[in-house]
Amino acid sequence: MSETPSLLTSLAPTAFHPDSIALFLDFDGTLAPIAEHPDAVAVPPKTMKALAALAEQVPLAILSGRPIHDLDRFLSPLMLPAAGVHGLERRSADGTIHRVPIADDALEAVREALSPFVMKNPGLLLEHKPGSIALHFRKRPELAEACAECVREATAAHGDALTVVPGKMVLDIKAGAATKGDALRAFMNEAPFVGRRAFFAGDDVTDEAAFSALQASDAITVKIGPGETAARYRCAGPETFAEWLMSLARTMQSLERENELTHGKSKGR
Ligand SMILES: O=P(O)(O)OC[C@H]1O[C@H](O[C@H]2O[C@H](CO)[C@@H](O)[C@H](O)[C@H]2O)[C@H](O)[C@@H](O)[C@@H]1O
Repeated sequence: MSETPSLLTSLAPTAFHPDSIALFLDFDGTLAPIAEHPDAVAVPPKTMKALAALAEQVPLAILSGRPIHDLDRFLSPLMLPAAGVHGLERRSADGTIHRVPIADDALEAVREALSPFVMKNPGLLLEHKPGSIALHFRKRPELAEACAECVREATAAHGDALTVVPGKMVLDIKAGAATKGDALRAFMNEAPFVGRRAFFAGDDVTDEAAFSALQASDAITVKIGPGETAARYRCAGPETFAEWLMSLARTMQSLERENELTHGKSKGR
């Protein structure tokens, strides 16, 4: 299998222009380094600075397995267009909220079935999200197979009502079948994203749906960290990616200044 080319050495930030690109960024493992507990994450100050600058220059949306309200909390004071819970909810650039309708009964039954297993095994964690439950085993990696078995049993009776999405030390049990790829396509049909070249960076299995959704286009897809991927480029980790975002923001700012000098005005996104 051929090696995925490096984002840093293959694509200089100068190759991007604010008038033609749309940025889509995953959250955990891409913007926020992985932490022991879902609540313990923090977006490094330089990443926040780069995001704030880029959001002024180009259409930018977050695509995450987290609920949008969590993203807003971790990215405060920024409130960006975002897709949460792997595509189940979406906030457009104009603030409109879109939710995929879901049946909560199956999810509730799974919650009840998983709770005793989690109580019996300290270190396991059930994260409750709108339309999804995530079973985390980062603190008990030796229980990975037992968790998978428990989730298989708990979801078996619910057929297509639920989808199990494996991630980094987590099994996300989600109502319905929406994906980040669906959310990305929806953004690309709306202002201010429509007609632009998509750039999407993500680190996890769930990001592969968006990488695949973009395969047929001229999109730039970037896998953050190691692992099999359908992405076209790779970046070593969130630290390196933050540096790259910062240099992209600087490039965009200097293009904007040039534009102001030439045309005497700012685009004022
Ligand atoms: O799509 P993402 O933005 O990458 O979100 C995927 C899941 O991220 C969170 O879990 C992951 O990050 C935690 C904090 O670093 C880590 O402890 C956990 O092991 C990871 O799986 C989040 O808690 C999930 O809800 C998201 O689905």
